[in-house]
Amino acid sequence: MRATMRAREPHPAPPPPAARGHHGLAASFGFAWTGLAETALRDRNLRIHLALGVLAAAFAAAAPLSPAERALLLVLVALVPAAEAANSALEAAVDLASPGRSEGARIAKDAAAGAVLALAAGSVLAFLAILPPAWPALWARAGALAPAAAGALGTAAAAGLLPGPLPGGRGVRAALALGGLAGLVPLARAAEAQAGTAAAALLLALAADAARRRAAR
Ligand SMILES: Nc1ncnc2c1ncn2[C@@H]1O[C@H](COP(=O)(O)OP(=O)(O)OP(=O)(O)O)[C@@H](O)[C@H]1O
Repeated sequence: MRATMRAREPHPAPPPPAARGHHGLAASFGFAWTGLAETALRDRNLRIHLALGVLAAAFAAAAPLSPAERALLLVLVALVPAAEAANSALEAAVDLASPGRSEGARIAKDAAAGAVLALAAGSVLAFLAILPPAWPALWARAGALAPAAAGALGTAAAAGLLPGPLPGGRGVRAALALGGLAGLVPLARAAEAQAGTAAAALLLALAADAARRRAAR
């Protein structure tokens, strides 16, 4: 593979020095946020993770869990999109280094996809380990938690659909974003830990920003 890569076109020259390295922390944060939002635009898998992440964050917010269980769920809610973004970065780097089809490109891409799969599978197992002990208390409060559950479903649908190709233009996206935002209200009211609500809100904000970027294209 090395011999193949040496024979290919060199990478494009980096931007001139004035455009690099002369920005503050806020700008660096902006570049990172842009990377996540643009990945959500391109990558259907990340959009699925955004929707599932909202549901997991809502569970972490409203279910009777220990602080350690909530923390584990919220870390996983962040880690899965992080792994998907890293996978997307690796795919882009491989396509840049090896534009045609090659066995090396396949191995690299499949290994990175496998890393995301392993993390997603571990997240599901962690959820399955945490759910049964919490279930009786959740079931006992089913009536009180129903609005939060409905709100979380609406927010999850908005987070998953907003960055993707949608029929209907800006009006549909705005309605979906407002519906997703409204879904956070009953969740915040029912939440035992607002960190979970904040995580759901962040995922929705990322999806809404991705939708804004798609509309501006
Ligand atoms: N440049 C390439 N050379 C050889 N095989 C490749 C190359 N790019 C992708 N593949 C392989 O083709 C298959 C499909 O890859 P592709 O990226 O289209 O879909 P995917 O793995 O489902 O990812 P995604 O859902 O992110 O698009 C995978 O086995 C992948 O490793």
